[in-house]
Amino acid sequence: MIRRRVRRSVFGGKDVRVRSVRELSVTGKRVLVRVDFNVPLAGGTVADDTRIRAALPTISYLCERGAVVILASHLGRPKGRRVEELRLDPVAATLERLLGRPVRKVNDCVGAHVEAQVAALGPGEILLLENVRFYPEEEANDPSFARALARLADLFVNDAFGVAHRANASTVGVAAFLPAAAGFLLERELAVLEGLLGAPARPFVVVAGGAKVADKIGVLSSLMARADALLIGGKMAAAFWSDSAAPAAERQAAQEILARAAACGVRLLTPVDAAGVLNSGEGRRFWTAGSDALPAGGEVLDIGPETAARFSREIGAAATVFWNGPVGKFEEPPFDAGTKTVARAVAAAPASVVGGGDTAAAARAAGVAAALSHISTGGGATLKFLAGEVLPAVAALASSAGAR
Ligand SMILES: Nc1ncnc2c1ncn2[C@@H]1O[C@H](COP(=O)(O)OP(=O)(O)O)[C@@H](O)[C@H]1O
Ligand SMILES: O=C(OP(=O)(O)O)[C@H](O)COP(=O)(O)O
Ligand SMILES: [Mg+2]
Repeated sequence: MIRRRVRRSVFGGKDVRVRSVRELSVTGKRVLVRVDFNVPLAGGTVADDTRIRAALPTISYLCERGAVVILASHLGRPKGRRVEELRLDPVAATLERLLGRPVRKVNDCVGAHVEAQVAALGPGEILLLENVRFYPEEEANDPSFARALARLADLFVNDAFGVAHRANASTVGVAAFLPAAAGFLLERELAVLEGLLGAPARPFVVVAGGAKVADKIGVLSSLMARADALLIGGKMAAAFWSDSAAPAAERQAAQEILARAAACGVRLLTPVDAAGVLNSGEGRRFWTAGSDALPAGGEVLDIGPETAARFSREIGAAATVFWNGPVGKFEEPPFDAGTKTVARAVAAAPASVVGGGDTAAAARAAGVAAALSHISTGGGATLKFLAGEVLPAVAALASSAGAR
């Protein structure tokens, strides 16, 4: 059997052989597809459908070939509990509209009730399982939960690039129990990211922001071996301030980054000013201040105008840019100002890659999506890939029973 070979040499990983969904005989088979439908929500509806659209080619392909399609995804971080606002019903509605096919939804992921629902499906029909992170066993990568998921299907297809850096039951565990393959999105992400960022034209500038600081700050240190400049905004920036209230581990990671930047000659830009809001008895007061003179009790919600101008200039000199993480709370104007400025500068670069569920949404909201070289569905996943780490979900496909 011919297997697709995803060369990882440029990124420091080993060659990884990953079978493609194209190589599976899917007609009449039950196929469990892990997708990343972790989309931004607003008022109970899907605020940005980039990740759902990105999974459509694999889903349509399987339906057209007469597979029974069972979709699994997480949404947010419910930490093993049932959280009403994080049910996948709004996602099912959006998927149904985009696909133009009915999508059934169950309120669980495993068990006799779900198995009965699957048994009732005909070829080309689609069932969306509930948020897999309602089960603590998902993030614990519990083998019994992975086996229970595997019982629903004959084959496993992973198309969830955005969560490929997590070794969970539905991304890694299940691949031990079923013949497994990569979906079109996962394949395309790996190929396009390697093509654009494998040997980037220089200067190569990385912009990092967002809210998942603990997850991402450690990766930046190893990523610096590849970048000429690193620009830090968003919640990430707080770890770099001298009187920072950030957790000790994040402040230590920031110190490592500072030391490594000096040692490798990487230009490191952290915010020189910030914007935010102060709530007092007299109401809300918007403020902008130098980062050495932040108002007491004021929450930082954006980079300031001077920082935005400096970031723009640095990005303007880049031949390649990778951006993950909005530099402010862009969902709440006026704190979208810094992110909009960064988005416009990134879009003007000769090669521009933007990654992350929220950064993709921010790029669309700024109206620059069409000018970007690539919008990746992965934020944390792309950072890890760029830092040279083998993504556990990709490794699991390579070593799955069916791939040998
Ligand atoms: N200074 C800030 N204060 C509060 N939230 C912030 C700030 N900067 C960025 N954010 C938030 O970060 C979130 C995105 O973070 P993250 O998930 O790490 O990015 P991505 O999904 O692009 O990988 C956004 O919802 C944005 O509001
Ligand atoms: O949204 C995601 O990542 P991202 O915020 O880095 O783009 C993925 O769905 C992974 O989610 P997680 O970081 O809660 O594991
Ligand atoms: Mg996110």
